[in-house]
Amino acid sequence: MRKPIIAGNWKMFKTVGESLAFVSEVKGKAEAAGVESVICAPFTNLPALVEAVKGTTLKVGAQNLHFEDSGAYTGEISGVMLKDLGVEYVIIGHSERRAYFAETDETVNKKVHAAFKHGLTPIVCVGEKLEEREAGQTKSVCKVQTEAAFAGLSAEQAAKVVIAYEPIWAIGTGKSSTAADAQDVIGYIRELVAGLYGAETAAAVRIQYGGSVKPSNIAEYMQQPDIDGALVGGASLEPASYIDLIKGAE
Ligand SMILES: O=C(CO)COP(=O)(O)O
Repeated sequence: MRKPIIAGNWKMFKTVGESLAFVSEVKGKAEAAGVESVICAPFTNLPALVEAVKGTTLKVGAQNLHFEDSGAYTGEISGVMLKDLGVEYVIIGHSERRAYFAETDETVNKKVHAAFKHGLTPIVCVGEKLEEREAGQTKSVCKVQTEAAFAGLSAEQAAKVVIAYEPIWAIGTGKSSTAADAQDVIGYIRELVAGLYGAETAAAVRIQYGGSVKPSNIAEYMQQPDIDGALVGGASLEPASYIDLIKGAE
């Protein structure tokens, strides 16, 4: 059985103080039996968050990493550094990073390998733009991105990847994909993994939906057979909403 995973992607929001206030609000409340709850915060908040979530069921993730362990890469953070802090998850290849920071399928793949090298669980984002959707290219875009992200991974590693299917037109727009549409694409992504690694690995991989997920629609997604959780932006920022998302995923 796949354990559902709800991950908040805080993007470039919250100071250290705001992060700590959030944790003290949700502590003991953002818990649902059998649901993994993760907060992916800005780098600056990670040390304080890792400390603050000790003794709770909350887990902490970063939103990016560099694929090298160290080097002359001004402004970058490596997997070594994240592991050293006690971070457990890392978002890789979010569409905002692909669009604004020149992330490519190749760098995404290198980063996935770097995450595994340092014992971090990658949350790999894939998803189509509006014009690609309208051109009927949703599945072909997801195929290219998914297969590139998984290149060179062992079956054992592949089974641990969390994939987030985030149609770009649904991010921050309030226009969420219907649960049936999300299921259709996510079921297809699971078939792709089966094609690469076989049925057992495909059955183990967790695939989230992301894009305007809210407490009011989380249950519809969770009812779909292939959707194992959500990667949530805006609705993960407020304690009450985050708690409701976790409860709604149960
Ligand atoms: O990009 C997202 C999560 O990574 C989705 O953002 P919203 O939930 O704000 O649409």
